[in-house]
Amino acid sequence: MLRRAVVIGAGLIGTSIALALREHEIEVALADRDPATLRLASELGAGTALDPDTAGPPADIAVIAAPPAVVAHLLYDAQERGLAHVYTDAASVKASLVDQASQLGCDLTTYVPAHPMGGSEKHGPSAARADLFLGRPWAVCPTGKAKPEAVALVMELARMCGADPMRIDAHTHDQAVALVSHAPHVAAAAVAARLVDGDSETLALCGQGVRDVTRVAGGDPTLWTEILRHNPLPVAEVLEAVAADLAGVAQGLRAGADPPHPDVRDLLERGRSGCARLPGKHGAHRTPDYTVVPVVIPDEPGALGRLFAAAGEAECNIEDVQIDHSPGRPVGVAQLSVMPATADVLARELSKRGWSVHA
Ligand SMILES: NC(=O)c1ccc[n+]([C@@H]2O[C@H](COP(=O)([O-])OP(=O)(O)OC[C@H]3O[C@@H](n4cnc5c(N)ncnc54)[C@H](O)[C@@H]3O)[C@@H](O)[C@H]2O)c1
Ligand SMILES: O=C(O)C(=O)C[C@]1(C(=O)O)C=C[C@@H](O)C=C1
Repeated sequence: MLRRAVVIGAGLIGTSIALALREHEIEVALADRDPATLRLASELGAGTALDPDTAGPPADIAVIAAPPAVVAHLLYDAQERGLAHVYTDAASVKASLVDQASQLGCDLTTYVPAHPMGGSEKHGPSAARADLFLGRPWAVCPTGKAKPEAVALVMELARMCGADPMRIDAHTHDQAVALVSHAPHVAAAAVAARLVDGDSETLALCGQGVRDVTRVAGGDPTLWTEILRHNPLPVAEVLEAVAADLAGVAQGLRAGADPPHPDVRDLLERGRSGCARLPGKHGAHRTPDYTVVPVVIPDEPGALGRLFAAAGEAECNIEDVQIDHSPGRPVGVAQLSVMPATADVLARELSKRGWSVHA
């Protein structure tokens, strides 16, 4: 049974885990080296600050959600202090952390390394959300020494966060995430880095495609350098294959043949096949939970405030908002994300009040 948890590292992932646990009324104590982060996470309802002097009896589980470089040290400290009966972490790499924990003399019987496959390009508690892991895989990578009840508790933690726990060994995990997370991140950064040279007129032309391909490149370079440092060879192998594919297409295009060299179409065909292999289930829960209601707004002070006030009068809660600007035009489009049952009411009520709704 999971009743009390400690979360060490109250950033995006730690606070999201804590918020998900709070929804199950689990008591959560939070720790972070940054007092402002800790205060914000507490104010968001993720839990109360762990009192270093009166930690009380051990919690059922301690989750270390700090950057990979400090995970093993934090684990060692937490075990020394007897903070919990079971320990897990959330780091994006596993094998090197297990080695480090073992070298430091951590107790591997109560430590179950893990990695939730939900996240974002943002960081810190302000970007945290209780549903961050909904429908996502959660890799659980016990060593041979882990107690079965410790493994079972980490599986339960993942389920409580709405994720699907997936048992996998640490090395296999690192190979897998090189392909499905780490190399894609570097590839996105490589595409996004080209934009640094684009002038503002060029960038004004960007549509959704480039935003989709580059979203994750907005991630924290310090965190990602650490992740890559802990998984160098598997990532390098995937990147070399990507680079070879890109070089093949560039050469095919330079040859100037009409139709282009078959390598060009071949990569596009393989890319499409790769896309089709992505499991639809994982991650598919989050966005469709909301219906997007697009509303045209004038690009002037107070317009967004008036729109929100109108939604409030209609008693419709806006879950999220994104604003698309039309470059050089005095209007934009506010994409209001609402619960599906609310969308029709919101569209009707906003239209009645004179807003141009494009549902
Ligand atoms: N960002 C993602 O999408 C994502 C997804 C899954 C897993 N992860 C992993 O989760 C972990 C946390 O990432 P994040 O995105 O939440 O980063 P974050 O920067 O939002 O949060 C990390 C937090 O750890 C704290 N911290 C750092 N050193 C500490 C220490 N010595 N003691 C206590 N607190 C300390 C920081 O102050 C910060 O608040 C990383 O290991 C990362 O690999 C990230
Ligand atoms: O940005 C997102 O949507 C993510 O889920 C981020 C993502 C990923 O590549 O899938 C990034 C790193 C993590 O270790 C886990 C998740």
